Amino acid sequence: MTRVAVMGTGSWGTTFGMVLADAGAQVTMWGRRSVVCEEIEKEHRNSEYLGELTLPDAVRASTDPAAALDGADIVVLAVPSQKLRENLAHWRDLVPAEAVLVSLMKGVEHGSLLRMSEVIVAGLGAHQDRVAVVSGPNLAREIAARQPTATVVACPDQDVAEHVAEACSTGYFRPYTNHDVIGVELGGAVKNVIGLAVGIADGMGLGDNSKASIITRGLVETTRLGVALGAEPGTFAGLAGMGDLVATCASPLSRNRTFGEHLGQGMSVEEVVKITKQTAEGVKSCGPILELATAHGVEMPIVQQVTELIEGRVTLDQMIPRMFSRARKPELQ
Ligand SMILES: NC(=O)C1=CN([C@@H]2O[C@H](COP(=O)(O)OP(=O)(O)OC[C@H]3O[C@@H](n4cnc5c(N)ncnc54)[C@H](O)[C@@H]3O)[C@@H](O)[C@H]2O)C=CC1
Ligand SMILES: O=C(CO)COP(=O)(O)O
Repeated sequence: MTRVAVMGTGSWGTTFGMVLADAGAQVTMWGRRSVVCEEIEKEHRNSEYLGELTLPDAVRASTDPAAALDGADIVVLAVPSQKLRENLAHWRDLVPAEAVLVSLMKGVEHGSLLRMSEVIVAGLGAHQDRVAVVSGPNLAREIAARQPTATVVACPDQDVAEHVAEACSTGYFRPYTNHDVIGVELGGAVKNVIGLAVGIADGMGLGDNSKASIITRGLVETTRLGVALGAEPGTFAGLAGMGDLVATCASPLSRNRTFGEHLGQGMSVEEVVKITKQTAEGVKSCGPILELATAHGVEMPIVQQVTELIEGRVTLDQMIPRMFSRARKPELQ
């Protein structure tokens, strides 16, 4: 039986643990807070993140990283992106040498501008062929209800991608494999920022034409950045690109879209942070993504306006006109 450690007991880590257990794995989750781990261990629930959902018996939990990582064939990383590196430093000596490392995270690190798989390679001293990424239209609450969805497992080594895909394949969770790690990771990280923009438009009372324009042009600028960084354009038309973007921008469950909606209704960033309990990665990753784009000479006008709003350099009233009154240009450029 495959043994999996899931590091992080938030909504996606716990839900993915359920998927792995449904697919036949023995799962031990690591969490920071004993109250959450004890509830998973004794009552098979994680009520703070997943309400009344009953987790399979094969999902266990511990606050001791050594207990979770001991003998793991697969190690899944599911903490907030900006907190990954400091956690890896504690786990480095406990991760089994042959284990496959899987990132569920959708962010770009402050300062280094590294994608999460790159942080894992650097933080654990692992070869990139051991690191896979899972990303797609995967709103945790829907998957927790075992509603069907598809996803992408990306790894440079296709045998590793296939191994991870097999480990998480169920009747409701359908993984496709891909070798384009850069494209799959950027699709997930940038869609959070586009989700913020769509939420802002929603909050301002703008309609579906405005939102469709932001979504479509958002995918164009995501693809532009991805191609400049070595990704394949086709990845952005797939599940980890358009698929995830559509799910996030359409769903009231999306934390990023909801965060943006509050901003669009006139709340300040600080006010929204106070009422947001879960991770809205786009808020922290928009700056690093814009820095990456600038470093590679890539124009990302939507990411730029969202970043400037979050960082207090433009007002809500200025933001949308700035997006829509830029110099005209051919669509296919
Ligand atoms: N929730 C979702 O629907 C999906 C989330 N993701 C991605 O998965 C990643 C994790 O997100 P969620 O589980 O949804 O977040 P969450 O906000 O539900 O949970 C975050 C977890 O990390 C823990 N945590 C917070 N600060 C920490 C620290 N300094 N060190 C260690 N642990 C810490 C929290 O206690 C919590 O257990 C994010 O990158 C997110 O973008 C990807 C797909 C779907
Ligand atoms: O990544 C997600 C769905 O695939 C979840 O989006 P949010 O983090 O905006 O909730």
